Amino acid sequence: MESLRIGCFGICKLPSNLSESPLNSGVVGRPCFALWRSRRGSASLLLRRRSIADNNEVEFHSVRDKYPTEEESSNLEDSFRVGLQLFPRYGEKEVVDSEANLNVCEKEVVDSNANRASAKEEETKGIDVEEKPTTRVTRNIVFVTAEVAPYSKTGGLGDVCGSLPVALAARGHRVMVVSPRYVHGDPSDVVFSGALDLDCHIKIPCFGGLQEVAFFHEYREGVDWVFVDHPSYHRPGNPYGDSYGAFSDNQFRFTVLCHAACEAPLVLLLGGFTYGEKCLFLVNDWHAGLVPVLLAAKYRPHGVYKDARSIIVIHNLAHQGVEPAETYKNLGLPLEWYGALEWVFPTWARTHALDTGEAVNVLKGAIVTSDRILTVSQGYSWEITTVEGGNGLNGLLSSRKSILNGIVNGIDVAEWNPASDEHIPFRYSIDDISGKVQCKTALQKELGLAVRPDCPMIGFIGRLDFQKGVDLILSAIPELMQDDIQFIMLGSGDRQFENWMRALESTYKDKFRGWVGFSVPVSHRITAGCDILLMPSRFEPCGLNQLYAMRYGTVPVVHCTGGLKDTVENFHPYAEEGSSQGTGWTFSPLSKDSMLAALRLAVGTYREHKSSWEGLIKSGMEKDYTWDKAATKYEQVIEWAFCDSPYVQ
Ligand SMILES: Nc1ncnc2c1ncn2[C@@H]1O[C@H](COP(=O)(O)OP(=O)(O)O[C@H]2O[C@H](CO)[C@@H](O)[C@H](O)[C@H]2O)[C@@H](O)[C@H]1O
Repeated sequence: MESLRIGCFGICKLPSNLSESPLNSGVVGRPCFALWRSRRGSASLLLRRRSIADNNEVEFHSVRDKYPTEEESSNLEDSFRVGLQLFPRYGEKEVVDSEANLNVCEKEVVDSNANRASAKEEETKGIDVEEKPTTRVTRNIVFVTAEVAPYSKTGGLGDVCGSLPVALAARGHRVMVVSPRYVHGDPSDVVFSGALDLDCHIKIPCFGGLQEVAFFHEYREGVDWVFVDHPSYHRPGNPYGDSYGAFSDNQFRFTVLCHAACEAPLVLLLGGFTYGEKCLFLVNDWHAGLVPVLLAAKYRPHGVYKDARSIIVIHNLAHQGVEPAETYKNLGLPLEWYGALEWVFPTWARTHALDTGEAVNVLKGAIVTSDRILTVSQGYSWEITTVEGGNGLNGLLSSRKSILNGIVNGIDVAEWNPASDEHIPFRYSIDDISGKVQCKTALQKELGLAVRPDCPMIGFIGRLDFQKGVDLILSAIPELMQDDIQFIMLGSGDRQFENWMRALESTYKDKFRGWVGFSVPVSHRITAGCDILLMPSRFEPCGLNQLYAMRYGTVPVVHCTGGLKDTVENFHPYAEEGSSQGTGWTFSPLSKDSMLAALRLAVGTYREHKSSWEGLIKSGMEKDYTWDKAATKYEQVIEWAFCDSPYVQ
């Protein structure tokens, strides 16, 4: 390691092989190291002083253009330390024989590093920790996310960030979730009524000024739910856009979120104590992707967060937070860190001859600065290292393959429980499934379809997006409508797909319903009432609807990709009595014909092989979808993050 004074009181340790480091690899052209050195002399510096005793007030002092002396530096470092050590440290409380277990953990890390040749094998071996379900070490964990159920949800990210923290807190960790406080000025704002103003205002230096944010807080189910309040989160629409499309200031809104999330563990007194510096940031998707970059570029050079670690969790690689290169200066990062976010589009993706393709890519920044990388299934963790699934980041992700793992999501089994679900008209369970057919006939009545308990009913729920293969469904509908089936789609998103759904409904009045909108109760009723759930996703990092479906005795028919492949076992009609006969159908390739063939096989089995169908339903309902299993694996990865020194120091 080479130590560099980077024009301030912080020493930044750089890997000696920096020129080959992922900071400058991938499609990035300009070497970061050169940039670093050339801009060293002109780098300006933001001095911060923090006083926790002083009512948590955080003061931001002026930008300095001369470097502090050695003495100033050490005084400043001391002032950070004194402030933060006023409170007992929470983390690292050993619950059971931690020393022995950490040795095991270190050994596993060595094992996994030694086996880089076979990533898949390594991942399976690496996180197969089912035999050690107890928590070894409690940690301070900080989730950063753009959405979190039930406060804000547009899809699976909200579900995961609403339930995984609860599972980790139940295992003894101290868990905080930081997300924006989206206020719409309508009755839906009631979801935030339990979150109270902490009376802690800070000013965030970005976008050419100081952005003042406040923090709201609710303690529920063992988790500190922290909401960042800023006027840019107060508008109608969902977290990312409204009926006119995506908000044009999303880069600003999520930059503010990331800065605020980095300050939260230092400045918020929750239950009398701050979380402090020794915490683990679990940052979700590009919206939170600046957090690991800020830790490395803004905090560690000043001696703060040296003991923290970060894990980027990729729920969807298709969205990377790419904006024009000129916007870099707005992000509140030192200029010399440009290389971490630098992104150059390949020639074919440029719009005109003078387009240099230069951009900043926030997710790329997270990938090159996080201590570990996680995706939401093992299948997807491999797919993103391939040209087909890597969205241009495959080279970079492959270079960090040894710290890349996949953990299949769990589900909130209390919310998604057919035996107690308040959104469905009849309850049922694996022991008495009779309520399912009653849910089906109730749904047929609700939708104005013929009430026919014996008619196979196929459902689709999801964002109307290219990812979800909605175009494939719509192109197959005319053929499918020739069969004796009923089909219901619930979704919102792409305007064109919404209009197609409406048009199909008027063409096939007696068989097809297209429900345009976002409704959690309706999604529960469709999941319970349908016999088959169709998911022809082009790619699917994990997928939650197939898990909900199986828990509700609804048989999934899915494209064999990513998390769908990992979670749906293909039906095996000739399985021996008692052996696994599968939980649904996986089809491949992704084409209208193979999708129709799988659907027709499913419908044929439903009609003609009742006992096989019952077996399918039961094996789906029997599976363990609880978060606890996944939380154990998260713990393992978190321990690995702390076994190594920070990736960027
Ligand atoms: N119109 C509507 N009305 C009501 N509810 C609706 C709805 N449209 C979608 N939903 C709900 O939103 C969630 C969608 O979850 P998914 O995992 O299928 O997808 P998403 O692509 O958003 O998430 C990304 O992140 C998750 C979490 O990691 C990954 O599982 C996934 O593969 C990845 O693409 C489900 O709870 C679903 O019921």
